[in-house]
Amino acid sequence: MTSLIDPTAPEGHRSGFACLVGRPNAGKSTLTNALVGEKVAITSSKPQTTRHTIRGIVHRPDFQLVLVDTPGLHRPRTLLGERLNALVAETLSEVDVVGFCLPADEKIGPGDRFIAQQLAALRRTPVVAIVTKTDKTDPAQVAEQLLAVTALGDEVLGPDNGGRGFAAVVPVSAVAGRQVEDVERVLAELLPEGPPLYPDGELTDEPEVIMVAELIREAALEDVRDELPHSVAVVVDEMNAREGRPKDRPLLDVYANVYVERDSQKGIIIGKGGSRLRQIGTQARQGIEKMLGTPVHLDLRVKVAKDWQRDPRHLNRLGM
Ligand SMILES: Nc1nc2c(ncn2[C@@H]2O[C@H](COP(=O)(O)OP(=O)(O)OP(=O)(O)O)[C@@H](O)[C@H]2O)c(=O)[nH]1
Repeated sequence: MTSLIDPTAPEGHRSGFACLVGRPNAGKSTLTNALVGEKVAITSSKPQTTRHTIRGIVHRPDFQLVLVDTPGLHRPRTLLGERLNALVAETLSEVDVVGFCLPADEKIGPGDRFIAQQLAALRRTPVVAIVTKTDKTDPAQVAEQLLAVTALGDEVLGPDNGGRGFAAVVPVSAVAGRQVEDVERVLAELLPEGPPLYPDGELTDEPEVIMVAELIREAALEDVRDELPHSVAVVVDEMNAREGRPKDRPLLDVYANVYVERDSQKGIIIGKGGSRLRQIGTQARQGIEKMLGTPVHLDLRVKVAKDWQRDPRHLNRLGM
């Protein structure tokens, strides 16, 4: 990725891209938010919310860290899974440092090992292991996890795999706000020297429409994710300021389609007499209003796109 030359950047200034990886629910989005200090990536209590690469920027006097949040890295099961993993691989090859998130309160499993093996193939990019959610367990278990994670790094990223192990192993609790600055500093130290890549104050370069679509998708999946694991996609068709409104009372019209794979799923989204869809609309609208700081009229339609997960034409239309 190219940088803008800023002759005013202080000497020793560092800048670059970092990417947080880890299995679903490892705490990547929450940590991104804690680092960036504003709700940029969308979190949820259920796995695999993040489908788009969302960047947040940590800007300090001596460094600029651009965070790229990736979807959960997992073994491909469907075409969608393969695309997600290809997206992850592409992102990883372009960053300066990778943060590998592993929850403190869960034993290292095959999923973590699988990701570690993918990271071993990166060779040149340093990998920092981040032990997340330390508030969920006691210090002894955190210490044990730090040792286990270090051992995993030495084994998988050891002499036979590029021979570097993890560049560092850091504990953090994004929720309790503990050691977030340590993570920030460790990642920043591994960035190359260079001027800021983005102007000051710019927190995310994710287009607003994608963030709006994510908010709607998050609302649509609330409480039904087990029933509709990967079957919901949202496309925003139009987003326009309503004409003829007084200056002090603007209104943003948002037209969006919620795509599901089957009629039965359409029923789940719409609910009895449309009750769930109304609820989704209200929750999403409030989220969008909060994010954009303007009143919103949200028009939601539910449509069936048969087997969209497996059909490349649909995936392309949905921007996947
Ligand atoms: N107690 C505690 N919970 C956390 C912490 N970080 C994340 N969580 C919770 O863990 C769950 C998953 O967090 P996310 O940040 O969405 O995880 P993710 O890795 O981005 O998940 P995917 O998008 O599915 O890949 C959410 O319910 C979070 O609230 C933490 O530091 N402490």
